[in-house]
Amino acid sequence: MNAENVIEVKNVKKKFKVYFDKGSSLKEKILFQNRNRYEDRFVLRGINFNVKKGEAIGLLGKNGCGKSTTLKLLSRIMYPSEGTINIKGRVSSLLELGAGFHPDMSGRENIYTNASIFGLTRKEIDKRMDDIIKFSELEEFLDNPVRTYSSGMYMRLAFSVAINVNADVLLIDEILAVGDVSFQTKCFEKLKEIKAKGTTIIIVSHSMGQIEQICDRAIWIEDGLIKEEGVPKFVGQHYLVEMEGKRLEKIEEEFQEKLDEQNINDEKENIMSIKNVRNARIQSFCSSRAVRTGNGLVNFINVKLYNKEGKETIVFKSGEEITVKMNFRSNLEGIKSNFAVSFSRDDGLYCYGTSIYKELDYLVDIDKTEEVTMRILNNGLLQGKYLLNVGIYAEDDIEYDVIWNVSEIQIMSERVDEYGVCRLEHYWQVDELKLVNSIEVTSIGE
Ligand SMILES: Nc1ncnc2c1ncn2[C@@H]1O[C@H](COP(=O)(O)OP(=O)(O)OP(=O)(O)O)[C@@H](O)[C@H]1O
Repeated sequence: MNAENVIEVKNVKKKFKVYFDKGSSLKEKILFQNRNRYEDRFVLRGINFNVKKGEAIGLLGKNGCGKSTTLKLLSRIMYPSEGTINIKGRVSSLLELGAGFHPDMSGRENIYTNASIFGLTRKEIDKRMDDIIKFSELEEFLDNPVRTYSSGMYMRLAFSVAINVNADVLLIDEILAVGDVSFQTKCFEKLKEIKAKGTTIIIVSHSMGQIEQICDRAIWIEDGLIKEEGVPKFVGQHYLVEMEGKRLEKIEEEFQEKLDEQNINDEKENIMSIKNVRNARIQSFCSSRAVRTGNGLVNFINVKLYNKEGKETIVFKSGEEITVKMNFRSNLEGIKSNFAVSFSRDDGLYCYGTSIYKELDYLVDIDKTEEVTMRILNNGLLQGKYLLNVGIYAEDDIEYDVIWNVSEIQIMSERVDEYGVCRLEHYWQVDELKLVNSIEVTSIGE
């Protein structure tokens, strides 16, 4: 083992046996008793990392990627299927809430059993008892059985023991989340303190804030392998961007499925009367949050969004082109109308709005027009969820048809260095001071 390392994880793989269903009723169990089939599922597929003394490492990754399994392997609750793990010194851990506690024993008795699991003798525990109790702030509950404790109280007790056993390596799994705000802050301060004293810490957390606060390095696990390792702020940003990308991919998939369904329904409707088609379509293109007002003399019959490639979608990149196509029908002849389009953020903040009349002093002759299109060449919206609003108005501003929230759109961005609602096109300029005087002074001195 390299002298400066406290932990060395080499090509560690971990597989679990996953049994196929044997049936739940007695009949099924008898019928399928030979069905003792299982498959080996690799949760970790070969991970390698080293940790130096006093380093704090944050493990991150989506649910089920193998973070807790890694901690359990480090704490020797389980063993790798392949590969090796070497750890120097005493390991203390806070893995599952209440693990290592006996529910019928008092808090005080549990301190003895729990601390002895971490290798302390009774004498050593007696010496630290006051510190453990003081840190947990559970003085008045200490002689009650721990089954009467809340999850936060469990955590207080477990944390107080784990940090008072003079461990060289401390492993913490997503447990600090159940503490109240003041105790969480106290725990973080304590972690920083014991880290400064040279304890090595490995922490699993879904809170990037927690990882950035105390970790020197983050390790992102995906599909049982290390995807990225490095400065917590950057690894965290890449991880969050990828998670958001996956969420939006799913939204886009669901939208396309809904579109296919809608097309099938539209085909069926084509054999119905034209009036019915109109009524059905009026409802189907609006989001579930749509709010519609107006006298209905002219009505939208479809509002669709397209990307630059001409694909109908609701997911766009920040800065990408967005095309809004509006179809309508009039119940009267000879009507001229104004068309308005606007965007609000999901929380209701109005972002941008305009109309063809205000911008071009032009009214659309409804009898002669089939479709009105607005092309946004460069949407300046930052990452987030936005709502599209559309309206058809008479020349005197009377509302024919106004639909707020007609579509919900998602804007995605890989940039994490901008804040607010929209991008303001800009550039930076830095003019350096001309240090003429100081040069002159130097030359006089010479
Ligand atoms: N004893 C076990 N037997 C079978 N499968 C297991 C066992 N322990 C864990 N797994 C599986 O291993 C995978 C990784 O689990 P693990 O608890 O390490 O994930 P995690 O990254 O900590 O997830 P989370 O963020 O949800 O806590 C999961 O698919 C889980 O179902």
